[in-house]
Amino acid sequence: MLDCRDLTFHYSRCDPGEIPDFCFTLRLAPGECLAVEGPSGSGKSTLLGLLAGFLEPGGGRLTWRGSDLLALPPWERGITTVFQDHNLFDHLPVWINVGLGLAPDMKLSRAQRAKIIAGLAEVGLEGLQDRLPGELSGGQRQRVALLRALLRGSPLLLLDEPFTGLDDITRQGLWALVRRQKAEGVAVLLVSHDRDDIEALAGRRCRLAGGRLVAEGR
Ligand SMILES: Nc1ncnc2c1ncn2[C@@H]1O[C@H](COP(=O)(O)OP(=O)(O)OP(=O)(O)O)[C@@H](O)[C@H]1O
Repeated sequence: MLDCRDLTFHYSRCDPGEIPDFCFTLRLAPGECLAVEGPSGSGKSTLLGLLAGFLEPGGGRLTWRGSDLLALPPWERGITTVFQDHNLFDHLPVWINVGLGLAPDMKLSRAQRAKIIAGLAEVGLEGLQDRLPGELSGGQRQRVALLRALLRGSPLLLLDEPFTGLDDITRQGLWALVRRQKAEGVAVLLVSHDRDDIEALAGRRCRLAGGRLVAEGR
């Protein structure tokens, strides 16, 4: 279980009252998907940054299966985040970008290479393994980033609007991949405004308001 309790954060360079002091509480079980909604500026990226370890909270608790995550740097938290800007390495071809999810030192076994090629086919990018990210469409880059994250096999996946702008067929294919992760016990936090994505994947929903997470109906 991911247990985030009263995790507080304040952007120090803001005037008092300009934006709320954030205080996040949520629980997320293995195999569960929780959707987080909220208007622009409500704190969705702040929440993801705190969970992933890119921002340091003022106080509160964050544990995964009882272990304190706040004591760990981002790369030791077992959390993979798919950001809106995809975070791909522009000078590296698609297959290496994906391979970095499997082996950060890029010492890939034959089986891992086969997994990358199969994964690319699964997300509709068959034959594009040697292209550079700059030679792909926005939606194709998005799929590379998502595939890299899914292959990493982290127990916790944070997805920031991962399916925006994709056509329905592609989206449904990616939903299937995320569902498979859930079935394997991965806990997924999905930031999305899209009703269809939420309906397809999330068992619970919550909304950001006034710097807090408010539970919503299914
Ligand atoms: N580095 C920063 N310094 C000061 N204020 C910041 C900083 N980053 C974000 N903010 C402010 O904190 C609030 C929450 O920002 P955040 O990026 O978490 O919102 P969001 O819900 O992810 O928005 P969007 O949907 O537009 O990406 C906003 O009012 C924003 O202006």
